[in-house]
Formats: sequence, C-alpha cells, structure tokens
Amino acid sequence: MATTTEVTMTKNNSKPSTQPEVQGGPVWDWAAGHGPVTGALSATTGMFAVATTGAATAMPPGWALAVGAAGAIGHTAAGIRLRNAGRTIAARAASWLVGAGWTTWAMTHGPLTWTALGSLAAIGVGMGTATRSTNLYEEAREEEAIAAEQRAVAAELSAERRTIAAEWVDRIQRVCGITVRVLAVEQWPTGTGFTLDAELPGGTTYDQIAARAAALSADAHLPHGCTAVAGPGVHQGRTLIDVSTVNALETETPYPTDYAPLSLLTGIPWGYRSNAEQILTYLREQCALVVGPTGSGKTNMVHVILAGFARATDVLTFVIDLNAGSAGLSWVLPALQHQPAPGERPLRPGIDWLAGTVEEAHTMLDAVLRIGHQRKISYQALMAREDTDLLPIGPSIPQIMLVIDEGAEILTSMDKAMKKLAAKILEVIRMLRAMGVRTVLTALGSTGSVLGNLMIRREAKVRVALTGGEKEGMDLSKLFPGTRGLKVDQAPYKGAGFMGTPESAAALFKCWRILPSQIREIVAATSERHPVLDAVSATAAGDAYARRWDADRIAWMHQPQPAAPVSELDEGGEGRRGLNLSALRDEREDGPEPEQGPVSEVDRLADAFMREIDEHFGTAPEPTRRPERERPERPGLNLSALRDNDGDDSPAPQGGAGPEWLADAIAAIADAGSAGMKPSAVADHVGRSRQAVREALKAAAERGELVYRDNGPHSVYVHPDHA
Ligand SMILES: Nc1ncnc2c1ncn2[C@@H]1O[C@H](COP(=O)(O)OP(=O)(O)OP(=O)(O)O)[C@@H](O)[C@H]1O
Repeated sequence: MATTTEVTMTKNNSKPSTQPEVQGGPVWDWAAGHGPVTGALSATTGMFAVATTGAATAMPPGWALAVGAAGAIGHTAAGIRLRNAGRTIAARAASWLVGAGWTTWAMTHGPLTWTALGSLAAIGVGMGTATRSTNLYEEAREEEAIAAEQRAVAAELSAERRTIAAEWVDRIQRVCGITVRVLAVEQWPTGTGFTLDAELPGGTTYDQIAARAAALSADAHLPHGCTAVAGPGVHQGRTLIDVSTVNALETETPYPTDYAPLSLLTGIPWGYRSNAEQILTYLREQCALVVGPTGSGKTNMVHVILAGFARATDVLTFVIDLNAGSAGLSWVLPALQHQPAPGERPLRPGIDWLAGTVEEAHTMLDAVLRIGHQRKISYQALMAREDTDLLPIGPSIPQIMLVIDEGAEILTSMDKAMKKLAAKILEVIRMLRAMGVRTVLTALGSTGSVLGNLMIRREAKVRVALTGGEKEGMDLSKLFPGTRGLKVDQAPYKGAGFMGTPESAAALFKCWRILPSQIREIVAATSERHPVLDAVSATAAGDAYARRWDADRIAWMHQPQPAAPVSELDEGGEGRRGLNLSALRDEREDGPEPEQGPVSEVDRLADAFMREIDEHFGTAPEPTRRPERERPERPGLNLSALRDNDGDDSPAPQGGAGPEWLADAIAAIADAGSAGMKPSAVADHVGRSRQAVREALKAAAERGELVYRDNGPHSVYVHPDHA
C-alpha cells in the first residue's frame, strides 16, 4: 500500500531527489513524486501484487482492509494538518479504502479473473482522474488564497491612504481655508514621508497652500526638520504636497562612492531632498550662488560641487579662492604629490586651474575673457552648422566652470583692487553664458548687497542657503523670492539648508559629507576623464593658461598652509604667505638666490609635474616665450586669507577709504552678527593700536559701512546687515 501514499502526496512530494546514486543496478528513487497517471499506475500495480501474493499465501484478507483503513485515517490527519480542502481529503481517504476493499475482495475471489483485472483497471483510471482533479482544485485554492491575501494588504494600504487623504483634506481646510480633493497618496519608497496629489478648488493656486507650510507642519505635529511643502501639480489646478515624516536631514550621509562619469547637460548632483531624492543642477546657462555662514558646511559643499565637476566629462573647473586657495588645494595636491610608478600615467588635478592670489585671479579672469571672446568668433561656423545660439558644449569643447569661494564678498567689496576683480567677474557672468563659461559664487551671508546686484539675481538662479542652525543674516526671502513658508530653524544641521533651481522649487535639502580621502579617490578616479581645453580657447588663453602649473606659479601650494601670526609676518618679511607669488619670483630672478633648499626641491618637482602633465595630456599648447613678469598687485582686503597681509596703519596707497586692514575688521564685525564687536576686540583682531582702530571704525561708521551702537562701556560696532 506504500504506493498509494505516494499518490496522495503528489503535490507535496515533488522535490528533486537528493539520494546518492547507487552503483550497479536500476536507481530506485523512493523520494520521487508521482503525477496522477504514474501514481494511479503505481497504486494499482501495488494492489495487484499484494492481492496475488496474499491469495497464493492464504493471507487473511482482513489485513489488507486494516492497512487501507489505517492509511485512510493517516492521510485524513495529514490532509487536515496541511489545510487541504475537504474534497481532497475525502478523495485521498476514498482511494485508500477502495484500494484496500479491492485487494481484500481479490484475495478472497482470486485476482487473476477478468472481473478482478477489469475492476482494477477501472479503479486505476478513477484514482488518476480523482487525483488530477483534486490537484487542480488545490492549486486553484492556493492561488485564490494568495490573491485574497494581496487584496487584504491592498485594502489595508488604501485604507491607510484614505485615512491620510481625509486627515489632510481636513487640515488644509482648517489651516488654509481651502477645500482640496485628494486624488492620490503616494508613500515614498524610503519610508520617510508621502506625496499628496490634490485638486484645487476653482481660482485657487498652490502657493496659497505653500505659504502656510509651517502652519501645516505644526498642525500635523511633524518632527523637527520635516515639512509639508506644496508645489505645482500636473496643471495649474492641481498641487503636489510633499510631507516628510522622518527627518532625513539630520543624519550625515557620505558622498556616494559611485564616481561614475557625469555631464553638465544631464545634471550634476549637489545633494538630496527630505525624500532622499537627488537634486541635480543644470548649469549650462545658469550661474549658482551658495550662501553659508562660517561653520554651516560651506567648504564641504564647495568640495561636493568640485567633485561633481571633476566627474563631468565636459567641464573644466577654474577655482579662485583668495583664502589661501584652501578650497581648491585639496583637488590639486593629490596630483602634485602623486609619484607615478614606472609606466603609470601621472594624475591630473581634479580642477584645471587654481588662483590663490589676486594677481593669479586677474590672470585667470583675463584668460577666461579672452577665451570667451575668441570662442564667439571662431565657433560662429560651428554654431551656424548646429543651428544654435549656444556653443555646443561637450568633451571636445568643455564648459569652463569658474568657482569663486567667497566670490560674493569680492563683488560687494569696497576695496579698489577687489572692485577691479569684481568688474571682470561680472563681465564673465554677463558676456559668456552662450560661450560656455558659468560661475559658482559662494557667500558668507545673503547680504542685500550681493542679491542687490541685478546680474547675480538674473543669472544665478541655482541658489543654496546653508543654514546650519545659523539665523543671523539668513534672509531666505531675498534668496528665494516668491517662496514662502521656508524657515531657517527647519534645517538646524550642518550641511543642511534650502536649495532652489529653475527646475526644482526651493525646499529643504542636505549636502552629502565628503571627506579628504574621497577627494583623493575622486582625483584618481577621474584623472583620465577630464576634457582638454579646445585649441581655440587654449590659444586665446595663451601663456597665462599654458604656464598655470609652472613652478613659480604653484610654489605657494607647497607652503605651510596655516597663516603665520601677524608678529612673524611683520618682523621677517620672509614669513609672508604664499599669496604673493610675485614676491617669490622676484627674489629668485632679481636678487641673489635665497637660502630656500626646500623650495628649489619644490620647483624641481613642480617642473617635473608640469612636464609630465603636458607630455601625457597636452592640456595646453607649448608656450614660445616666458610670460611678461606681472606687476605685483596690492593684495585685496575683504578676505580672511589677506587679513594678516598688511603693512601698517596708514591709509591704502590706492586712496581707498580707510587703512588696508579695515576690510578685515568689517568682515570680523559682520561675522559677529548682531552682537557686534567692541573697538578693543577689533584692535586685538587686526593687531593694531586701539587709537588707530577707533578712528578708522568711526570714519567707517560715518561712511555708512558700520553702525555704532552706543551703550557706554559696552558700545559696539555692528555691520549694517545685522543692525
Ligand atoms: N553635509 C554635511 N553633513 C554633516 N556634517 C557636515 C556636513 N558639512 C559639514 N559638516 C560638519 O560641519 C563642519 C564644518 O564644515 P565646513 O568646514 O564645511 O564649514 P564651513 O561653513 O566652511 O566653516 P568654516 O568657514 O569655518 O570653514 C565639518 O567639520 C563637519 O563636521
């Protein structure tokens, strides 16, 4: 009767055999399952064998009946445990009983008669048919059970969605006085919130809801850092309301380690929204402005921006960082210090040009302007052929992204030298959009004077405000005009803030954290990927560009970075930091060779680096003559790197208002926010006599550059932005 067991277990017994192969005979697989036909065949042959053997050996017929009854009971119990359908259990029990009945009858009347054989055949066919039918029925039942389970989950989900929809319809009605109809609720895959797709009542616009974002968030008891932001829907009568329920901005997320190639045309990621969606910037025609007070994560963000440009195959990045070049250095030094193994190509820096001084910045901006003008002339035919008024940017004609750290401060500086620089930056912004030169400016504060500039307002629509918990001087309404409901305290985390682009409305965002080790990895990973400046541009840029990695131009990069204290600088003159490169050059060329063993080693390395770069990558045409020595410029005033670079208390030789250190003093006072600074603290900061500082600050207040807050011995000077 063992074979009948196999018939009834067909469905659950279909696993492939794991029995080891037996050598020397037919393989008898006891674990193999049966289909309805083989099962019935196996059962009937088994019954026939038992009946003939039993008849021949005079076995008591009751035994077969007893075994059949036991099988029927066992299978009924097993069927119940497996939750088989009643009809399946009945069919299997009946198979056992009919089989046992026939065997008993055949043992009594003889199995070798036509009647016995005929009835056995009929039983076999019946068993096969019944098994097939119960199997089909069980499969159908199983499928139906799965479908029912899915329907239950869906019903539960849609019940949850319906609850959310009803709750938000009520809330919007209560807080905004607008009755919307929610058409869909989509849960974010990250599990950190949901989006409502709502239909607005006639004559209502989504910004009426957007303006009440903070009130909606409070009404919904959302955790800190979570928002309910209404944005445009598929048409003007619909709105999408993003509701974040988990604060994704709180956690520090490392820069994604997939350093895959990017293109300026398909967007460069700068960070992510509360729903973990990446924010792409499209900078073919747009400039960008990143505002972040000290400690907000601005330097980190500049590195993330440079990482994106380094990964792009159609971008060359020029960096101006008068703060001792600190933002750009991390992208140059890994290449400069790289010791290629034999046969290995030297690394190219992650940026294509770094200006750490005012002179170098002028050289760079002049070259960029020449490039732009020459591109306009030389690429006329190409643009006509391509039927476009925008230069077709790509790996063969790369876009130049000019990243200027604290660039907004240069633009608003009152200093004469800075004004000259500012004029060139503005010319680049105004003239070279079509020719593939765009800028990213950073600013310490969103001062009215930065955004008061029409050019910046018009050209820099990609805007970022890193708040990092800082409230002073953070005027989001100036940076994101027309967007209401943004509050600085929604993003009190470093690297978090608000970001808006023409494609993505201003809302909360977070920048990835990028570590120096990742910068080194990206420099290595992208070294072979950077485009080469097109010949037209390289010729226009001339020696200034071709010799940008010359030893004398990059010698400062090897100087110890922390600025020397004022006293040292004043005493020796030797201690002047790497900012004034021309000073280094002059000493070597005009006077006796100074005792600078390490510098000559540096020169040697730098020369080798320059040779290798040109040899392997041909980044620039070989210059035919030494560049004219440039007239040293007075260093600028309003940047921290230049703070200690002054000479004395006398007025600036250019006739600028106040002594040279005044801009530094004003910057420090601005940094102090609404608390302001006492003249004595300013004197300590700039290392000047109190008397001289008092007079200069007073004069600045009279010119309107500072505000004097009279409070007896606690009187302070406050920057107009914070007054
Ligand atoms: N995206 C980020 N995620 C998490 N933490 C960050 C992020 N960005 C910056 N931080 C933290 O904030 C600190 C300051 O960052 P960063 O130096 O970039 O700020 P900053 O605004 O440039 O300040 P400073 O002007 O003083 O250099 C970092 O050391 C890091 O601990």
